[in-house]
Amino acid sequence: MTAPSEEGSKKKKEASSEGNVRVVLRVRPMAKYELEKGCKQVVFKVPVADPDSDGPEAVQVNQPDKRFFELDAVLDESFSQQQLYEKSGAYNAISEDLFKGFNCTILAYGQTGAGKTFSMGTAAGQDPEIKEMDGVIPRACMDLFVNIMTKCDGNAQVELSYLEVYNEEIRDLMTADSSGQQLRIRETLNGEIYVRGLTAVAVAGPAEVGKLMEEASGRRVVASTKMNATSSRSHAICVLRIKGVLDDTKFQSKLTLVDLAGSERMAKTGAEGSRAKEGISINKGLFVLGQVVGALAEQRPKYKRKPPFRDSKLTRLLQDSLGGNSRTIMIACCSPADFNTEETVNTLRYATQARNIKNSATANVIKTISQEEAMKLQRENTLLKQEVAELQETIRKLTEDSDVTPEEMNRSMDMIKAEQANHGGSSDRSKHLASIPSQEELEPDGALPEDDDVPIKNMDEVKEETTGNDDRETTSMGIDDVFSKQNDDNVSVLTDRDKKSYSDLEAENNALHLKLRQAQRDVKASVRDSAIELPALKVRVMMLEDELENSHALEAETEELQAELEQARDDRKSALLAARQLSDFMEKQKSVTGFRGDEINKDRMMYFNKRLEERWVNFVVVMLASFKEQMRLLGDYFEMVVRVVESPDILTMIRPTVNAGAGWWGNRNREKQIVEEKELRQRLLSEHIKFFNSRLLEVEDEIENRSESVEGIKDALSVERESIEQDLVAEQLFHDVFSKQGEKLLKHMTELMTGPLFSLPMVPAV
Ligand SMILES: Nc1ncnc2c1ncn2[C@@H]1O[C@H](COP(=O)(O)OP(=O)(O)OP(=O)(O)O)[C@@H](O)[C@H]1O
Repeated sequence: MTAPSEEGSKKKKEASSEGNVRVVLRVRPMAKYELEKGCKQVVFKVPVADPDSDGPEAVQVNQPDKRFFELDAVLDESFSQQQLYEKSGAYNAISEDLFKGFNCTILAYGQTGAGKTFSMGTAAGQDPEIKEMDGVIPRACMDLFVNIMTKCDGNAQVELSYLEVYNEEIRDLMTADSSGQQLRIRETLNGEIYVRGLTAVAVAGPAEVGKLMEEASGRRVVASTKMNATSSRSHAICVLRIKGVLDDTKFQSKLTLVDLAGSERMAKTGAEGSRAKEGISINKGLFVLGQVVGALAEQRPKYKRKPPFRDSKLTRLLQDSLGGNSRTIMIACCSPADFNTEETVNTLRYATQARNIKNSATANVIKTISQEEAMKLQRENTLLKQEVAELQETIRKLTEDSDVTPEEMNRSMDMIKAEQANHGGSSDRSKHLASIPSQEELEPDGALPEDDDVPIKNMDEVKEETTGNDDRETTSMGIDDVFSKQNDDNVSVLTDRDKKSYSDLEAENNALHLKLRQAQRDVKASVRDSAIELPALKVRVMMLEDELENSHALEAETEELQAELEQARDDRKSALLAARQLSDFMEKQKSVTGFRGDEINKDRMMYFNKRLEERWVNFVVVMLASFKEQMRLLGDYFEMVVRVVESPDILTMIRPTVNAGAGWWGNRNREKQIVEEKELRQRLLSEHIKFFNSRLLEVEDEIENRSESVEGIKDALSVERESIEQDLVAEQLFHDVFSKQGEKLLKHMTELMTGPLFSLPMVPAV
């Protein structure tokens, strides 16, 4: 094999481009059912300063809060189908990119009834004129053929395939009855996805495409739901493969047009029974598509994950359109009504995420070659053939000489893989070995199964691929025939053998390269297998020997341990016994002496005595207070007696005695005498009262003095009592701590005696 020349790689660089998926939003007018429901419009295009600029543009959704989304272009109902075709980038893709050898994908996404089929269109029919309402597909077909005529002078061939994914099954829409057909998804060595066994029909013009697509669209599963009278129940993928020559350069490209089934909510669409089942599988495909978009759009390296392309047929088929070798346009469709806000916001989230997906499209172009180049190719061809033959011989020898059975080989491989898995398998070599497929992993035809990451095609497939579909009944003229015809002119001076067409030679060389690669892999695998097998077996034997030795040693060790265990059990028993006795003794000591219990009792006695004294003093105080009260009462009483004595009633009482035996004069003297007596008596009484009062004051003073001294005694006693109380609390604390320490000590001693091996708690944890 020859390494690509510097110039070649430069060319290759020029012929590849990295770009993001272009996402445009199409907002359809209000639907009849939305108008009937009295829905409000909540989706509005944000006005742009320059409508001719190439985006980005924004849309605002007014419900529940105002939200803005940025897309490459926003087309509301005022935009026509032609404007959609142009602003989406479809026009450029068809008239420019395809002819430069770039694969292009245009896909419509959105809620059911959002206008995907309307935007994509189905087929132009056989009408040569494009009508106003025609969508992207008929316009693309028309432009494709117009450009073939104008750019390539008709020097290009187109093949049409059309399939639908319905209930996770691929159905060929180009044949009337595709039931029973096993259509499987495959991947070529350069990562291109194709469906094996899918019909591809050579088409010569838009009318032919229109007719075939019309028939094919009629085979699509469509049903009426609450939200769309003609709801597409499947994902439809239409592929147009183009091979042609433009300015001495052969190009080969693929236009993929996808009309996805609408994402739907069962409750809203009223789907039941088989409709509901369809809905589930539609949503599954779209759900995985969402995950793929999410994974591809993730820009934070920490969160990057492998896109789950293989989780649904739809995503597997779109693998090279999303993040692969394709220029991709996504038309996100939505309703303007508040009834569908949730779905619209979902579509917009999806769409804005998809804008982050980076595709790396490579132009599939080859410069047509000169006679000299053809000769060079032929020489390379011969060398390659020799190399392949040699390698095949090596393989034959390796397999014949080897007496290792395939089962043994597989077992050895499994072992190595398991070994690598156990040890992390981080070395390049181990990773490489782990990737070698086992015999069972290979399909009967030798190709890798669908789910394998590195697909290897068998030779038949390669041939089939490189020589086109000539054996298909439906192919009226193989694309490669045209290439052969065209290159005949270039190689006309070569010998008979050399007269082989360029495309044949190229195909043969490609096939040889692949064969060589396959053979090299086989040789490497055989050599590696033989090299791996012996060391693996040796390792296994050594491991078994080690295991045996280890098991003997283990046996002896177990016996020893058993004996030790018995001994330890005995020790534990006696330790437990001792600990229990010690514990009982300590408990007894505690209850008898209470640790410092005597002093505490003495203090307690003192305390109680003092409290008694205190109570007695209190009693005296109360008694004194009572005396005082008595004295006060006495005073009151005495005062009352005085008042009685002084009262005029007393005078009245003594008058009869004064009146007896007295005349007029006598009476006058008697009265005088009474007055004198009265004065005398009053004087005497007041003298007594004075004396009584002074005595009373003396007694009160005395009592007051005594009370004060009793209060003093009382205070002194309570101070003394408080200090005894504090002492008692401290004593108690000390006693508690001491007891706890004692218990801890006891526990520690128990543990020491019973040993750490049997640390059963003997005393409750403190
Ligand atoms: N831009 C538009 N202008 C006028 N009518 C439109 C527009 N978009 C959609 N419609 C109409 O809305 C209805 C639903 O559209 P369409 O069938 O394209 O939806 P869909 O997204 O393909 O739905 P489903 O996923 O259920 O197949 C059709 O009657 C269609 O004619």
